[in-house]
Amino acid sequence: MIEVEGLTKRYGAKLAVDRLTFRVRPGIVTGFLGPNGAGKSTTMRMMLGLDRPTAGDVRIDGRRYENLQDPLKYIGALLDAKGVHGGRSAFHHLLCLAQSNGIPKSRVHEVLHAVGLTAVARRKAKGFSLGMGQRLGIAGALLGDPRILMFDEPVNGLDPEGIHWIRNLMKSLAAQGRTVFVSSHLMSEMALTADHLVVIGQGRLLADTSMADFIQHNSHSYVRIRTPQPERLLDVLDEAGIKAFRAGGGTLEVDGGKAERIGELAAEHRIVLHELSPQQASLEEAFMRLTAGSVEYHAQGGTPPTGWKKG
Ligand SMILES: Nc1ncnc2c1ncn2[C@@H]1O[C@H](COP(=O)(O)OP(=O)(O)OP(=O)(O)O)[C@@H](O)[C@H]1O
Repeated sequence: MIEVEGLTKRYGAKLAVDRLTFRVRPGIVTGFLGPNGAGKSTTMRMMLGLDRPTAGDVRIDGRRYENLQDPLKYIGALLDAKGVHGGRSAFHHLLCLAQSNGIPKSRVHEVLHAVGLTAVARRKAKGFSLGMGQRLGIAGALLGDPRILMFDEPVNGLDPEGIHWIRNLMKSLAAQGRTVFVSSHLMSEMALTADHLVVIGQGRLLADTSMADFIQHNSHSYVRIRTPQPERLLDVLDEAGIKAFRAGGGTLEVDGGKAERIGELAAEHRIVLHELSPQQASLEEAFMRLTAGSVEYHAQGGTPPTGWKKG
């Protein structure tokens, strides 16, 4: 369990983290979401004792990070996959970490195997691809067999196979009863991995909710219809008590999952349909609405940003 209480970080005039209070519970994957610059990395750095809070407190299983003996055995983290000495081999990098944390050498072999790096364990880390670097960073996080794991944007830049692997790894770590806290700026990614969401924007807490609740409240389903006889269909639907809206481009939309009923009514009245498709509003859109007021850097131009990358 991680408990964050009134956590605040100020860099000069910039309030990077603003009185955050939330808990990260064991046995589930908790997604930590927010646009670029929201304060996710700063929060994680404070959780790990790498940055000193301006105010507030973080407790790891009831204790401050600096009071943990052999902290790698309590909490493992992947913050920056490039934070590895490039001249060292994967094996030596992990061995150094293990030796300075009272972890046996046998564990190095175990984690190399777990992340699939055994075959390249003696190669220098500077020759590693991005995906291999992420795997090595994750091996370091797993080294102390900690009950709590923290990953900052672990899928950034990975190929689909790597993304799939990390997703499954996080889920299996949570299924073992561990606390798993993972940051991302992509809702679509979190929707596939996280059971719980903590959303921040400009350092402030915007939502602390289960994934299921977030989906239920934000992913509304509707049916899209295209027909060369929209007036007739509107009349028929109206008679049947089904409310339809014109959605532009010659399409109609009906809230909810009534596709079968609409198809039956159209057939009964011999109305031609060119499209009858159930649709789901995207969670990414809901997430962008939630954080709209707190995006630090908007894309230039007339249309709203499609992603949250700076510049
Ligand atoms: N050392 C620092 N000095 C000054 N400002 C900083 C420092 N570190 C972070 N910031 C600022 O604090 C804010 C939060 O940054 P942070 O990196 O924590 O956000 P983030 O949510 O992790 O974003 P990203 O997804 O882009 O990494 C940003 O406005 C950033 O510019």
